[in-house]
Amino acid sequence: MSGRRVVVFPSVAELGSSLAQLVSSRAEKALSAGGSSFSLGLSGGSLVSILSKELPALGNLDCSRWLIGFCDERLVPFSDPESTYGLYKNQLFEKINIPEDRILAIDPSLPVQECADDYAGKLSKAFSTEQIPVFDMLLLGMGPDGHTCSLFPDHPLLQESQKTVAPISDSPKPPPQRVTMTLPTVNAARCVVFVSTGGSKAPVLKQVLEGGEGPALPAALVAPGQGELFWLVDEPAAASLTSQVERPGPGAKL
Ligand SMILES: O=C1O[C@H](COP(=O)(O)O)[C@@H](O)[C@H](O)[C@H]1O
Repeated sequence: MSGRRVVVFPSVAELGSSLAQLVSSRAEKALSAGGSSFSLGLSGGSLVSILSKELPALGNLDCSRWLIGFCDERLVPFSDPESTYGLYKNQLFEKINIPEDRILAIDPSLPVQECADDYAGKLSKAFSTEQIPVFDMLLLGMGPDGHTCSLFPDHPLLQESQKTVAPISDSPKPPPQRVTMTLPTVNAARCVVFVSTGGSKAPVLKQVLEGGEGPALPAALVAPGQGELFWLVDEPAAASLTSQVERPGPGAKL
């Protein structure tokens, strides 16, 4: 890991705008380095509205060579308000020029185990590898219990070391059936960005970033071996932190 950066913003709006610039800059980097695509893994929850507002606001974004995956997904029809793909489709994908065949989504008609295998197969094909797919960038959220993707505290999936994607049928946060990237896949990425906002996240953010009693929470197990790790947080979420953080001035590039 090339060092963790914890960056605190005065507001969600400023955080969102910097996040969009960071995504755009890593896309440019991936594509100008001779790559044929920029692979981006999306999470659900609060990230959906932030990205859906801030990415189109960049104005001149060319997403025609982006490849979109999902860090986790809830096993519900795309028309269900809990479907992460469904939300992005309605709020973001219609506003940017991302070709539909470059969006790797689950097949929600399948039973959960088959759905995970099918999604793992899609990643494998898109990345032309039977090994772990290496995403250029993954965007992650963190729940107030410290979960990230659909990797929950004390769950056996935290020990998964072989599969790239796994099913979960007993998610403590509804809906219970989901499909998730595993820790080896998350930690193989070139750049991982957590986004955490709001005062309800302050205690868990402190525990994840500064340590606490008991086993490490899922979000604390994210440490990309070769990649960058960013934590973009707002002031309320950062309220309990005592470790060193960055507070960039307006418009500063990350
Ligand atoms: O259930 C989920 O929750 C996490 C965290 O969401 P947030 O709203 O607290 O940011 C999210 O990252 C994940 O994709 C989702 O399935």
